[in-house]
Amino acid sequence: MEIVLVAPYQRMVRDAQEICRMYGERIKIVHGCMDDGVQLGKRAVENGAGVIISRGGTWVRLSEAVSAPVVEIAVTPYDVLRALQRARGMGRKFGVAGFSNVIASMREWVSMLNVPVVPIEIDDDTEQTRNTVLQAIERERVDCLLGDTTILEYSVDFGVPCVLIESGKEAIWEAIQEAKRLVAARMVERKRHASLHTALDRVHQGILVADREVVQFANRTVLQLIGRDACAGLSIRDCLPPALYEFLENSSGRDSEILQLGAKLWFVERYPLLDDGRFFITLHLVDDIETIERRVRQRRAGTGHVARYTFDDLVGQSPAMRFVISRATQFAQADSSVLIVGETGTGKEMLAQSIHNASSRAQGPFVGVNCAALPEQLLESELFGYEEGAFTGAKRGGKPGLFELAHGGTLFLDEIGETSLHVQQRLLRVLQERQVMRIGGERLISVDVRVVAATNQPLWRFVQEGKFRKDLFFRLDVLRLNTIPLRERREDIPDLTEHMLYQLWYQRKGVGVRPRLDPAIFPLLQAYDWPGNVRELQSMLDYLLATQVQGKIGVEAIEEWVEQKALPPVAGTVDSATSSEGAFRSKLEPYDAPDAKQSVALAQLPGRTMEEIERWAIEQTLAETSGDMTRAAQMLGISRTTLWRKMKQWQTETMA
Ligand SMILES: Nc1ncnc2c1ncn2[C@@H]1O[C@H](COP(=O)(O)OP(=O)(O)OP(=O)(O)O)[C@@H](O)[C@H]1O
Repeated sequence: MEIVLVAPYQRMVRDAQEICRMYGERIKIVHGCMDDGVQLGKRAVENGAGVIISRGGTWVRLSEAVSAPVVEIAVTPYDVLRALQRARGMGRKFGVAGFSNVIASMREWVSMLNVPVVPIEIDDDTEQTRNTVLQAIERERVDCLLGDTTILEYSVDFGVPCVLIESGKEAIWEAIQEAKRLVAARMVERKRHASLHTALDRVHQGILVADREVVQFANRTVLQLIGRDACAGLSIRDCLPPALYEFLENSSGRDSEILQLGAKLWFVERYPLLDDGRFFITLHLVDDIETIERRVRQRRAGTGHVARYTFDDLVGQSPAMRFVISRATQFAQADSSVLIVGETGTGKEMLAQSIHNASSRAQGPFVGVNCAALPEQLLESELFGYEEGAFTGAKRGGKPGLFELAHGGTLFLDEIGETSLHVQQRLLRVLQERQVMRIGGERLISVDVRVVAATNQPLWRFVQEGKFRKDLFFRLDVLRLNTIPLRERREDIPDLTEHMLYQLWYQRKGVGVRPRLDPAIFPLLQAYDWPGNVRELQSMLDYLLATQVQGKIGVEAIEEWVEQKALPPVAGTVDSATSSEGAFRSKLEPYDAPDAKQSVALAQLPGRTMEEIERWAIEQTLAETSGDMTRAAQMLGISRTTLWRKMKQWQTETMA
């Protein structure tokens, strides 16, 4: 930042140059008095000068004319004394004309001199100055005048000799030091300003400062929005989009509005800056706010609701499986509700997650809930959330429901057929209104959620029996996906077995030798009906992995699993040949027909229905695990939910 000294008289130019030489100061020195000096100063500032130095009337005019700070070379008592020295012999009574700052200090020391000196205070008005000086000359009988270049300019009019008060080198040096201090301060200020500007330019939000009519500052986001490189100094009416200008015109104080500006929606807020009519506005993209809101909702819930699976994770090359995947891929592109229907363990949740990950909501949350796993009231508060004090035990501050957490993403409602009519009614309302009201709350919260529901129940029969709301059924059953039981795609069993065995082994951190499967087991596995579908296959492999010792899984291992799993004979009614163990064995006859459905018939046990045997086995297993449902479900190769549902069904039957 350059310092420019505008010297009103030639001698000052020389003195300043000498100071610079002596002290190694690097400033620019120009000669210019009054209007000429002002022109030179203005040009210097335009060319980047940071501080100007000058003196007397030139200093006064420069201070008013340029935007940069102007340092004054103060007139010191020494300067006046030196001028008096030079004027000796030119008069008997001396008038010293100067601005108020010079005259005020002079009054204190002038009485100490034994020379008659009259201080004459002048101001910037030239005509006024002339009159003041002329009157003083006449009134005080002054016969010699001392002053700055302004006085010298009119010396002819005054009719007395005039002597210039020149500045001493100390005063010039002092002014240069002051100018340097100012430059340093301005540099710091400029840096601070630059980093502030950079920060304001880097934020995604738009920021604009204006007075009532003119823009003072706009950051990059605003400039991009209005398609300009700069807009400071322009009228807000001319450069802002009409909708934004209208909002500013009609608002005062603090105000906010959602506006369509260009192709996007913006949340605009207006704030007063000071009390002088200036204000600033901030503009947030509504899309960004929604993303942040989603993250906050997730953070509050303390869970990362993410879908792990994609279509690539689904194993199975059978035409049936390929058809399901291609349908699901199509459904992913739509945004309507999906209803996945299929037996337990057929990959319904995997499909739901894959649909989410292939949809436009992939960046949003995937929130899953098993409707059968929670009692009605708990499910209700999980789904819709609650406000503080909604019920005894409600958390302080309330809790957002899963609908809120799934905002912008997908909500997976597993076992939808298990929901009560009351929850169904609330679900329907949310799906219709796209708004949710927390339990005990009064405000409606907008939610943008895609629902994927799943069931292994005959949902339509439930509708006919009045157990499931028809209107909700049709809301959910927009895009229907039927999963295929394993027994209807037996050709997938080898691939699935290999894949899942490797996965399980890998999950156990690859402990021991990676087990190999004897291909001879596949026909056996394909002969079995797999009521628990892929999950049952998975738990068999889990068992085999835990028990295998030689690194190779063959027919004997499968037979051992069958024995472990086999149901004991039902006392008194079923002979050993037709025991359930026998039934499993009979089902494990090698499978070689390509059309599995025709070739494998369900083994029927005489005397007892499958359901009765199943119930007996479940009760036995539960007794064995002392009521531990998770372990019992694992041992039986069914999901915990299926186990829970069956128990609930029997309980209801018993009560009836
Ligand atoms: N095609 C498949 N490829 C690989 N793994 C699968 C496949 N289908 C299912 N699985 C696995 O089987 C298990 C059960 O799958 P999932 O939970 O998706 O079934 P579901 O139909 O939702 O079961 P439920 O009705 O009991 O909740 C999971 O561990 C899943 O990884």
